Amino acid sequence: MKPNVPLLDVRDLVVRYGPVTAVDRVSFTVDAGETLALNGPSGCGKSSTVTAVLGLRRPDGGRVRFEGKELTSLGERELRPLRPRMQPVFQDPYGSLSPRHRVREAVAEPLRVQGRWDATGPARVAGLLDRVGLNPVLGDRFPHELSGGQCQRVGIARALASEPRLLVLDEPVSALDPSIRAGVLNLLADLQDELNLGYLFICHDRAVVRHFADRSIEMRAGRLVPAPAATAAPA
Ligand SMILES: Nc1ncnc2c1ncn2[C@@H]1O[C@H](COP(=O)(O)OP(=O)(O)OP(=O)(O)O)[C@@H](O)[C@H]1O
Repeated sequence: MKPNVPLLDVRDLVVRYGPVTAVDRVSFTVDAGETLALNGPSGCGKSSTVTAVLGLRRPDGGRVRFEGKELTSLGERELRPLRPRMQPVFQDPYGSLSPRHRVREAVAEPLRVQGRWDATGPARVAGLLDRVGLNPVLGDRFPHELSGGQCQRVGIARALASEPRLLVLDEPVSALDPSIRAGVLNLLADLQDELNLGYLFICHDRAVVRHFADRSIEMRAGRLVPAPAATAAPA
């Protein structure tokens, strides 16, 4: 990637559902090593923005550039190698893991799907669990045998297995007990420092945003509005 090219560059993004314009010309950037918070009330268009950013839905207008490549102009075959590099971490730690798969299988799955599973796989899975602060013996457990915080760490380990550059963190601590939120946020901060990851951080808790994000933008009814506690203007 050329220097000075943002990791993620979203410009004039439009997402419509029939007559409903859920995202209306939204623009922002996320650099490597940076956390941009996107907040706003329920229904303002955050999930629709995320879906378009992750390439899961073709936008109705505007463009999404990732590592300098315009996703909106790529076909599914060209998108496939890029997808692992932008990984979501969802709000519901249990819902984002299959209840029928042991933790170790959940973390191994991206390696298998991407054709990167080999004799080193088990050690890599153990290393990923260790990296997110989980004892690798927990790899034998099923998600329902873990706490919410442990489960969210598994979700993060699974995302890291794809060696991403960008994590789309969709309310990653909102469903967790307040006493364990700080631990997960600290883990995310450490991983960002270590791996120079860019974070698009969806969050409605202003205190968390102030503490965790480098910049924040706010959406209302599909549009970016000046955020009361804004630290920067949208790109
Ligand atoms: N599949 C869909 N079909 C029709 N309308 C939709 C669809 N998905 C979202 N919408 C509408 O688009 C708008 C934005 O929804 P979106 O889910 O993106 O907002 P959100 O900020 O993520 O909300 P929440 O925080 O509740 O998830 C809302 O008016 C919603 O009703």
